[in-house]
Amino acid sequence: MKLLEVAVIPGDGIGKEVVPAALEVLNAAADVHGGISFRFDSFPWSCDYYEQHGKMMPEDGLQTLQNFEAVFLGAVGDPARVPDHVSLWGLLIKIRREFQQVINIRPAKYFRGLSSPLLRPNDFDLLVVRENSEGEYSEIGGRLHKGDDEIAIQNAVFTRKGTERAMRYAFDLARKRRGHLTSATKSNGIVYSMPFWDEVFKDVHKDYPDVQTTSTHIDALAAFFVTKPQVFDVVVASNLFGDILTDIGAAIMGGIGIAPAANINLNGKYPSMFEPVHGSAPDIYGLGIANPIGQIWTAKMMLDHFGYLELGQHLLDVVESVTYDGIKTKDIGGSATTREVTSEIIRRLQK
Ligand SMILES: NC(=O)C1=CN([C@@H]2O[C@H](COP(=O)(O)OP(=O)(O)OC[C@H]3O[C@@H](n4cnc5c(N)ncnc54)[C@H](O)[C@@H]3O)[C@@H](O)[C@H]2O)C=CC1
Ligand SMILES: CC(=O)C(=O)O
Ligand SMILES: [K+]
Ligand SMILES: [Mn+2]
Repeated sequence: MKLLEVAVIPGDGIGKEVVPAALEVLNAAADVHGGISFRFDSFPWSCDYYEQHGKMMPEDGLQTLQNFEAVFLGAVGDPARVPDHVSLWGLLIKIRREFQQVINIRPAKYFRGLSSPLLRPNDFDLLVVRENSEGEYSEIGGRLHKGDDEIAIQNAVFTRKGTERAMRYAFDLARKRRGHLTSATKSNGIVYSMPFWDEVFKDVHKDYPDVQTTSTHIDALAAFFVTKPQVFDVVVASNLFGDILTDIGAAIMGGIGIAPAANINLNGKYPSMFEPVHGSAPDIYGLGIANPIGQIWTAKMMLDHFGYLELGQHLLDVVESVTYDGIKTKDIGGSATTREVTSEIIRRLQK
């Protein structure tokens, strides 16, 4: 029996509702598999924790997490109580950075049983590789003066190492999928970093002559995600572009509540972290109607990461069958609760 030790951080808002749902599903999946079991250690690090301790996690929080094989996280943020740049940078982005989770992979695909806002959604199945350690999300800059003369400067940082790393990861994935990679650029407007991004993309492509590529400006690309998502296989994007594109990817599936994500540590020195695309949804927290699918599909990505590809695929097929049969939460057109969707997924998984 293989024991998988996972650190769990439900975080804020609906993270506290969808994470327990996904853990139940993971336990059911482990039973179905027969050869694995999970040990979940839960940490209450969140905006509640911040109000009591003045920080989002204890000083030795990262050391604690380092002993686990993966981190399973819900969402961070409760903007009515703690400013987002304090809560996200104190927990979520801190873990991503310190654990060198330099890549964020976020799939989007046509999901049976969901009514996509696209009129006739073709059978799209794409995956965004988001650079997760630098780019537009960089702590370089500052604020100066007050009042009318106030200035804020925010620098975007693109290193050859970080850029190339994300691109190689994306080319490798494209090779394992349908052999096509799109690069999200904006070299017509952003004069230093994006021409550099394009150059690195061309350089790396030389090592992957079998992969077909396209470079598309982010504005047009955003529109194409809506008008013709079926043409995309793998898309590689900088930190901010990837963040925005993957909310669009979620929207064209039918809703942000189902979109999964994985923050990948490539060098094996630290655990990877699995957390869905959506945030803490304070507007629906406590109502019992949060869609658990994003978190459960994220659990499937964690199973893939552990090497249980078949079990992961089975879980996703089960989730899709439940959606297809109309057992859905309100955000995607149904009337079921978080509990009802979770129970039905577990029941079918056990069959
Ligand atoms: N990775 C993370 O932990 C992220 C955290 N956040 C944080 O979350 C808080 C809220 O941010 P928002 O911009 O409102 O984004 P959000 O993703 O929390 O919510 C956007 C909209 O989608 C809906 N929604 C999201 N997940 C859902 C689910 N599972 N089921 C049903 N409906 C769902 C919400 O009700 C809301 O109307 C902020 O503090 C923000 O910083 C936002 C995005 C990512
Ligand atoms: C913070 C955020 O929106 C994200 O990482 O997706
Ligand atoms: K999240
Ligand atoms: Mn986001």
